[in-house]
Amino acid sequence: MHALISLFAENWHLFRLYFVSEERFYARIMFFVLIIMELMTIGLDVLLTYWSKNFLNALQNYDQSAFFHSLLQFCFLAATIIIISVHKTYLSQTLLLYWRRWMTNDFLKRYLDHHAYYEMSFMKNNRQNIQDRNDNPDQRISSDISIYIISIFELTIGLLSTCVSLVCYVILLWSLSGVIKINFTQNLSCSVRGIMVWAALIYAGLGTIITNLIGRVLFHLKYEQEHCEANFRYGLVRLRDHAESIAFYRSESNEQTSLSTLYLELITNFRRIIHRKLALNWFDSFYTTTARVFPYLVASHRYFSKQITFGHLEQIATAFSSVHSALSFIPNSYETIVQWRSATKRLTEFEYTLNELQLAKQNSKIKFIYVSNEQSTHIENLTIQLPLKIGENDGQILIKHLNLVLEPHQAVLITGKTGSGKSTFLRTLAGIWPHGSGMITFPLGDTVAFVPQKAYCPLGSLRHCLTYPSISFSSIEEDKKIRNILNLCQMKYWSNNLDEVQDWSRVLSLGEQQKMAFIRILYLRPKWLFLDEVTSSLDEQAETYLYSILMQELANHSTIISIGHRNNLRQFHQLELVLNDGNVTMMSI
Ligand SMILES: Nc1ncnc2c1ncn2[C@@H]1O[C@H](COP(=O)(O)OP(=O)(O)OP(=O)(O)O)[C@@H](O)[C@H]1O
Repeated sequence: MHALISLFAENWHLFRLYFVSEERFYARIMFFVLIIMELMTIGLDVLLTYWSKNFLNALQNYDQSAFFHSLLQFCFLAATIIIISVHKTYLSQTLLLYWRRWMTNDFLKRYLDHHAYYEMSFMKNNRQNIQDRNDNPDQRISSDISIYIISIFELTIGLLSTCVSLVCYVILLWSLSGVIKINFTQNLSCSVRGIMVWAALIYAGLGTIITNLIGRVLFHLKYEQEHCEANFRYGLVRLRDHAESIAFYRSESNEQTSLSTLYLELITNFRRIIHRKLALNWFDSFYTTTARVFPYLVASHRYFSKQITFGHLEQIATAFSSVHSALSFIPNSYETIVQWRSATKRLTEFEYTLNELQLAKQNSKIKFIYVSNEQSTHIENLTIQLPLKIGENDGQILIKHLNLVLEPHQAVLITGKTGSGKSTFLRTLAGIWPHGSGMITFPLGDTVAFVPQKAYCPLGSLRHCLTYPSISFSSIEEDKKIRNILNLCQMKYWSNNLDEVQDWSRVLSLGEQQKMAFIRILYLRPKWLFLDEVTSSLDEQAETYLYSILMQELANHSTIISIGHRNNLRQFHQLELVLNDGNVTMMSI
């Protein structure tokens, strides 16, 4: 019971997101109109049962004028039904489209905000505790949102129309059922009103209970299936992304083994679903097939005793089947309910993780302050830790109580042995590492650029890659500027390919990608520049050349903080910051 209440609470939260958003006006109108159309459809269906009764009676009585009159009525009913049904489909698809667009944007925004996507990539995927899962956020955004919206829409409209049609048809069926007298002995008998309604209730009630008993395990299996599918897909994407490394290592058999393991999990779970569905289908086929003759069986006594006409019998059968299908809403929608529950769970977990990360960011003890009329960057009492492991109270310390002032136009080199925390120091200054404490004050309004060791090539043209994250459009001046910088960075041979679209991370060599990072810097000209081993793939000559160009162009404009291992970098910096077992020593070069 508790699980059911929390499922509905979670679902209500997800459902209302769109209907209280900035698009709520159109969303509510569309939803309201769809409900009206659904109600009209039910009303027309009830009218059709009366029409059908009159039509069949006209045939049975060889009454030609009543027959043509019925046909005329049918034309009017059919036209109304067609108009409503076509527009209902169009409107519901439009609503689903807008709903999905809004919800995808909303989740995407929260995923990208506060670097949640980055933090999430480090979070543990605890396989024992399903509640803690936050795997494959991409699938949750691309597929689960769509599944959720379609299934909740179908279920909400379906449930509403079920309730209304149940009331309409129960009234109709009750009035058609008449009174049946059951004789137990010669002296003992009883009259039962609405026998067809009771029969439908018992039939559908039993159907729902048995379907739920057989199918409830499907909820969990469906959730597992989504998880396995996403893991397998991610495994294939990794294979594509790391194709070159895998080819060099000739580790295809390793990859085959790990992909086969993922695929086996997927297949095993799918087999369980198939087996469970087999049992469910057995029962479902039996249940729906017998439902066709069941009303005739119950009402046949009155027909053969000539209490009702053939048209009347047919109307009873139609009303029974409508009451029965309304009461069988759960067994009939079982597949959709399974999808809805699984998608609700996956989206709720995702949202929970996003909120948790946002909260962690807000509660981080590393505070950032941006001050106007300030020239320097102040780092006060900064301690950087590793994230807490399970059972730990304090994370391992990388940097202890650092106080540092970075002056304008200074060039500082950060060194230290591997794993001493150099990159993590830059991550902290970039605001993407929340573990630790202290205060960092930046001058307000200054442009800041952090450049990672592995240059990122976005999808698109070479121009887009070279100017990322700025956006550049082709113009004579702009092209001249980019070509000049290409020339300066010894990449002139790419000058004529600015608008060529390629997967540039595969085309450019690692060294060229690092040169591309320099091109971006010279294009952007940031006031504060943090470089994390940005020349590690270049030979010493190229490294020295690029740093000399950087200093020539930016020494009087920017503060440059570099991480690097090679000695030839020392000549371009005035200060060295050495990280050693949590302590930081500063010396001039
Ligand atoms: N998300 C994380 N969770 C746990 N430990 C981490 C995480 N990121 C980094 N570390 C650990 O923090 C330590 C410092 O890493 P960092 O990348 O800052 O080292 P580095 O000094 O830049 O090393 P290198 O010179 O090899 O680039 C390493 O021991 C690393 O394993």
